[in-house]
Amino acid sequence: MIQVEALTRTYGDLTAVDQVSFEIGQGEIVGLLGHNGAGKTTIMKMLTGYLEPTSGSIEIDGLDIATHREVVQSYIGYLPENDPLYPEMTVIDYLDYAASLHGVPKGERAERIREAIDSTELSVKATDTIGTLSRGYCQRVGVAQAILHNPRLLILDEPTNGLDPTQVQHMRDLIRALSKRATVILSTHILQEVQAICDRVIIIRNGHKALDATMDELQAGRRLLVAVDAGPEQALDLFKSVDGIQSVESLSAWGPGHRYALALDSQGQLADTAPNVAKRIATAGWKLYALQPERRDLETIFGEISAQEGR
Ligand SMILES: Nc1ncnc2c1ncn2[C@@H]1O[C@H](COP(=O)(O)OP(=O)(O)OP(=O)(O)O)[C@@H](O)[C@H]1O
Repeated sequence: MIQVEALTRTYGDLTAVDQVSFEIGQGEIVGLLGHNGAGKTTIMKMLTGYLEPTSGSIEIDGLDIATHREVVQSYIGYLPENDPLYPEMTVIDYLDYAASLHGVPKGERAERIREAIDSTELSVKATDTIGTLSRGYCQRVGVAQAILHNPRLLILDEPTNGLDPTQVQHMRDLIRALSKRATVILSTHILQEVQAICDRVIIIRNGHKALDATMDELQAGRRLLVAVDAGPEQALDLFKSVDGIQSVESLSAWGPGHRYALALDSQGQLADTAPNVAKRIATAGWKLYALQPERRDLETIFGEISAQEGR
């Protein structure tokens, strides 16, 4: 659905986005993850056609945004980082105004506004003045304006920024529900956010793409964690001799027994290797306390990327 090729944007001497390329398929929920100032907002503004790239290209559904900006914008819903709401307007009046900006025909507006209010669970606040709403409700109004025209692509810049934990949960549920009918790209600097909502993450670091992976690829490590009652003098040799295991590391004690991390070799598959390890432990007559694939969290991965880049 989206093809981004060597996207670059400079502000004077600063290269805020540098040769970033990626593709996003229909129906995916993709997180753009990066620290403050990494370049996420700049990428999102270019994706929505509000900012021109210095170089590179963006195609959405086969249309180049540089030459088909208005058509492409008609099927994008955008929640900017600081959504400019009008505090003196009521929710419903603001959505009516936003619908007119989105070009929703007059005859369809009431229905579309009702649907957007239902989806974002705003009906209790529909006649309230925006200035009196909590931050969480304001964010929902922002999302409601973004979905009024039934966009196929939703671009949400820091959608949970500044929300309390309950509001964050509501927003996550809302994004998941919206992803059933639209492709979603969201930006965040919160690792847990991506873990909670996204299928895939693109990590942006100093304007560069540092990583692009599905959550499964990212989290499933290539190591098995084992806890047994045998000490390293026996265990290291035995584990090393199992097919598919490349190396074995003795870990500090945690829970019962001795713990080891078994790194798979390039041929080793978790599904084949884990039962082989269990069999060998049983044959040796050791007690097996735990045997599980190692899951890496995003914090660890972020740390690994920083280490690779020498920061
Ligand atoms: N209009 C502008 N003029 C000059 N520099 C800018 C402009 N907009 C952004 N920048 C700079 O470009 C870099 C990337 O900014 P951007 O807002 O895209 O990052 P971000 O990842 O969205 O950060 P945040 O999470 O803080 O919003 C930053 O160094 C920022 O200061």
